[in-house]
Amino acid sequence: MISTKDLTKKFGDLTAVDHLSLSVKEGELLCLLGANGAGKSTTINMLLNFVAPTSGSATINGLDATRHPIKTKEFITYIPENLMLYPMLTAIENLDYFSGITGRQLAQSSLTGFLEEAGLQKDAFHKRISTFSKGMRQKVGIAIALAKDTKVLLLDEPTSGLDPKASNEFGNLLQKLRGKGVAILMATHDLFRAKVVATHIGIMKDGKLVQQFVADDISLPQLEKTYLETMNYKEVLS
Ligand SMILES: Nc1ncnc2c1ncn2[C@@H]1O[C@H](COP(=O)(O)OP(=O)(O)OP(=O)(O)O)[C@@H](O)[C@H]1O
Repeated sequence: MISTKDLTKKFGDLTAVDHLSLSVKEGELLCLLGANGAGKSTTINMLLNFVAPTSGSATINGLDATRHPIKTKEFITYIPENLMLYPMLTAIENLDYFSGITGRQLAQSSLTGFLEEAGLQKDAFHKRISTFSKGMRQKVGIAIALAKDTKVLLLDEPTSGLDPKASNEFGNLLQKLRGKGVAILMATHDLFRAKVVATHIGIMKDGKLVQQFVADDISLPQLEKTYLETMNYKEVLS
């Protein structure tokens, strides 16, 4: 569903992503961890064709994201740290607009059904997004993914700034999407949420994928220790 092969991005002399090969299959959730500047966002941006690779390939649903940018985006829902929605439109109007971009015209009853499934409280459906908390906006993002019947979800720091309850709710929604066979790639600094929601965890450093785990095979303390050792933060452990 999502794959990269020797994906590389250079910005001048800086190699932001360095021969990165990864794969996320249907129903899997890969969390990418790594320090600021490790190359997580650049990887996601190449899958979205926001950034052109220097070499290697980024593939969505078997299609090269660089050569088929419009077709591949039909399969993708992208939720960044701050989801761009129209602040003066209501939740339902935003959902109608963003699901309509891919040619779907959904009845009001379907739109409200998706907002409900995404856990947004009913009294917010007809309120303007400008009045929403970040957690509520993220739920509209999930409703868009549901309405698009998305195959691939790309998430960049989606839980940063969410309180623990909202972050937990968001994690539960990701599990629901996994259950529908969505392939999910999530860049995050939140080791706890990564351990709870991921099926697979990767640690990036200097543009390279330097560690990979099956999430069930590693405990949270082990993950934290490995992460810190990988970052050479050995002094924190002593
Ligand atoms: N458009 C750009 N032009 C030049 N350098 C860039 C550009 N985009 C990213 N970089 C650099 O590429 C490297 C990787 O950045 P990237 O944003 O992918 O890291 P990240 O792992 O997502 O970091 P963070 O956790 O801070 O979001 C960084 O050194 C960054 O400064």
